[in-house]
Amino acid sequence: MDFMAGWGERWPAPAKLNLMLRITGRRPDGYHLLQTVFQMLDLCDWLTFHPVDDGRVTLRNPISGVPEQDDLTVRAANLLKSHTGCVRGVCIDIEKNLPMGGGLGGGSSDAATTLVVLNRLWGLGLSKRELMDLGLRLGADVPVFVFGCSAWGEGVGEDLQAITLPEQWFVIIKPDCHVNTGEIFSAENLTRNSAVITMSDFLAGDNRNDCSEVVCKLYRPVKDAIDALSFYAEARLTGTGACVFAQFCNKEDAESALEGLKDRWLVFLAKGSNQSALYKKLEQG
Ligand SMILES: C[C@](O)(CO)[C@H](O)COP(=O)(O)OP(=O)(O)OC[C@H]1O[C@@H](n2ccc(N)nc2=O)[C@H](O)[C@@H]1O
Ligand SMILES: Nc1ncnc2c1ncn2[C@@H]1O[C@H](COP(=O)(O)OP(=O)(O)OP(=O)(O)O)[C@@H](O)[C@H]1O
Repeated sequence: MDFMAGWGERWPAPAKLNLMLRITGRRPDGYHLLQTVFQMLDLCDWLTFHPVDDGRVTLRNPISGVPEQDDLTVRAANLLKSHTGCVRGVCIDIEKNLPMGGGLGGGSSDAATTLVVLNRLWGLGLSKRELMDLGLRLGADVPVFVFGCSAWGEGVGEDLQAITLPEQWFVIIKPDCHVNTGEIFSAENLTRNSAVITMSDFLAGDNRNDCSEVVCKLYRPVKDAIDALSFYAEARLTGTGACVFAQFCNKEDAESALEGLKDRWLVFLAKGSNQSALYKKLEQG
């Protein structure tokens, strides 16, 4: 076996959208119980792992505004080391494409890719379940990226079931603001008692996001982005925002919406994918 395979290669950390988000209750520790649909996208950050022999975890190019030791990739690598007793080190190169604080799960996905790939490169042998449990300690959105496919999520998002969705096109606007997830979940007038629904209810069109109203009230650019995108198709919020998205059956319609919006907004075109880009690469060997 070539035990060096994978070092120095670019590994994808894909984005997600929450196609719906219902808040159905609250746990004693304050975390909210959700029902959500995670849609994996082909839009990715890219991570490269370089072996080092001093046992340290470092970043080649720290993200502006995020201290190195707080970076979710560094925290994920250090968590793997402390959990397993592994003494090896790594230098991580992050190619950041996903907007931060956008509700696309970029930081969480970076953490998940780090857990999955270093588990392999360091030969730790942890199961997917163990990596998901470790990931949950870093953030509620990490487990789904370790799970690696579009999913129906419950609990705080860690109770996951694979879901097969039509692989449609998405136009995503990143409004010029940064929404703090904790702030939205602590808002007094947030809906916290939505009725539990089934997957069939969602597939029949029940796709609201319970955070939308609070976010639109607090962040005017999010409301403006929903209004702008609504001209082309139904526009919704992902997670706690700030990004808003609309889905299209074909690429041409998505591209024409993108054309109409790109002069005024930061816009992304993405394709939905049932299997995450990380697992597509892992399967290729
Ligand atoms: C909104 C979603 O993106 C939907 O996928 C996630 O639930 C949020 O996941 P995340 O960004 O990984 O969030 P975390 O870093 O775990 O949580 C940030 C803060 O949001 C609040 N929080 C988060 C998730 C949740 N189910 N209930 C909460 O109340 C907590 O106060 C927490 O301190
Ligand atoms: N590698 C990383 N990439 C992005 N953000 C990071 C990273 N490490 C730490 N962070 C911190 O995490 C915060 C949230 O970033 P992220 O891009 O995951 O937001 P998000 O898309 O809103 O996530 P979610 O949808 O999970 O709420 C950032 O503002 C930043 O301070």
